[in-house]
Amino acid sequence: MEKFASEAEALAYKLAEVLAEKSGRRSNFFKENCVRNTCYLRMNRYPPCPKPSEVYGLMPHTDSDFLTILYQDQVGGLQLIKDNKWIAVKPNPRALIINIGDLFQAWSNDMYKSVEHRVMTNPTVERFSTAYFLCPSYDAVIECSSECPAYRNFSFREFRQQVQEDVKKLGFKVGLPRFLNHLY
Ligand SMILES: O=C(O)CCC(=O)C(=O)O
Ligand SMILES: [Fe+2]
Repeated sequence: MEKFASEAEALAYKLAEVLAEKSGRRSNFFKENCVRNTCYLRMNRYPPCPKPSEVYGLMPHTDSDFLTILYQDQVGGLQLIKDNKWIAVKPNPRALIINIGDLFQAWSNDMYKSVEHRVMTNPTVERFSTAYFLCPSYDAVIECSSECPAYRNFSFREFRQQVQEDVKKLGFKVGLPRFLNHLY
């Protein structure tokens, strides 16, 4: 698991740098602003569920980070939204899944999209996945790249607090729309 974490970490930085360069941003931003104590690894276990059409393994959501590196086993169940339809992400033992998170979407001024995804349950088989989340320090400021920024500047701390507050008060994450420029 430690090996997975350190390789996922190195890959996440590399990918973030390449994506930053493609969007015309400074690629060393991640090295300067991401820290080990906010990045994390999540091991997900989805027990078999007798009512798969009624119970999600994981509710539809976007990830609250820069970038996620995900490994899923052979069971399947991960789906993402494309053109308003849920598409299954076919398991491939030789591939990792890379998800853009909310912070990268804001930082790239919507050039990259934090895709909504969910996990369906399986009636008979247990499923496992492991995800590495690349996150900045709580004080890091997420600043839109454009002269016409879609989002106001916000710190990772502020973003997390807003997400937690929304989940507590409303029962769901509002996420990036809270930080849209025209709303404040
Ligand atoms: O289990 C999966 O395939 C997805 C996990 C996930 O989306 C997450 O941990 O945020
Ligand atoms: Fe996720």
